[in-house]
Amino acid sequence: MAYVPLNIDFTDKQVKVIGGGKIAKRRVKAILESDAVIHVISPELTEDLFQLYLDEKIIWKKKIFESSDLEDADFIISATNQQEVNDVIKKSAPKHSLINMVSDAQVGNVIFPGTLKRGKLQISVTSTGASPKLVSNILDDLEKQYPVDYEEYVEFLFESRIIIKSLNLENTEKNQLLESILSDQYFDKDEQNKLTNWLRRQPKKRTREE
Ligand SMILES: C[C@@]1(CC(=O)O)C2=NC(=C\c3[nH]c(c(CCC(=O)O)c3CC(=O)O)Cc3[nH]c(c(CC(=O)O)c3CCC(=O)O)/C=C3\N/C(=C\2)[C@@H](CCC(=O)O)[C@]3(C)CC(=O)O)/[C@H]1CCC(=O)O
Ligand SMILES: NC(=O)c1ccc[n+]([C@@H]2O[C@H](COP(=O)([O-])OP(=O)(O)OC[C@H]3O[C@@H](n4cnc5c(N)ncnc54)[C@H](O)[C@@H]3O)[C@@H](O)[C@H]2O)c1
Repeated sequence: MAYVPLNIDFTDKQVKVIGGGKIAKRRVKAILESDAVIHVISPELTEDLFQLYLDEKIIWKKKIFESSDLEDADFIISATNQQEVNDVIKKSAPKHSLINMVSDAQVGNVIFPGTLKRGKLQISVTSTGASPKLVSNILDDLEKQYPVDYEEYVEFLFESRIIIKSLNLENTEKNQLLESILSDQYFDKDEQNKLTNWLRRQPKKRTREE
């Protein structure tokens, strides 16, 4: 089986998480970053999940899993600690559905990668289930390579790109500018400000109404 990496916005999607333990908590926290409707089906919840329930961030169905729980699901996460239950979840899932099996990459059709986040920059790593520990080690290395202040730098790149796209320049010149802002000198906040101020003073491309 081949897996295609994608970045998904879950807003308004119906997500059904079966199990309320440690791994379910990790998946819920990841998905909560977009505005999904998250149902957790489990007789018990970890403390963090229970707090999310009290804060009305998730819907808790306090019960053991039944096939009917998967009705209307856009995305299913099978996160119980009972292999037989995970097997039933897999069998009950509608054929078209997306399903993440936390206990076995090859059984589901969605795998969660490990992700390093630096604002708009997200680096996701997967071993397709071969070695989650290797993924952890690679993320540790990436953390050193892309320190926390990368978030600001990526924000600078984002804002500069918007201005550059609006300038009255040929595409080749725009590409040259987009390349030049990747220079190490722009890790420095003063240099960033100097450049964005200069970019803001450049002539804009004309719109049709002008
Ligand atoms: C990347 C990360 C993201 C996350 O979970 O958020 C992640 N596992 C992480 C860590 C980790 N997991 C485990 C260990 C202990 C060492 C070991 O067992 O090797 C460690 C290491 C540690 O903790 O350092 C145990 C484990 N994991 C899985 C199984 C079942 C199996 O064997 O397949 C077992 C055995 C369970 C048991 O024995 O009961 C399965 C999966 N783990 C996945 C993701 C998916 C495949 C990802 C890929 O290969 O790319 C998949 C298929 C689940 C899925 O897709 O949902 C996260 C690192 C995040 C970070 O460091 O920031
Ligand atoms: N992806 C990973 O990184 C990773 C890491 C460790 C373990 N795992 C796998 O994930 C599984 C879950 O691990 P965990 O640490 O979250 O376990 P856990 O024991 O913390 O949680 C299991 C949850 O499943 C619920 N549950 C059990 N039977 C149920 C049923 N019939 N219906 C509904 N809910 C039910 C329990 O109430 C509990 O809330 C493990 O069995 C293991 O295979 C994956």
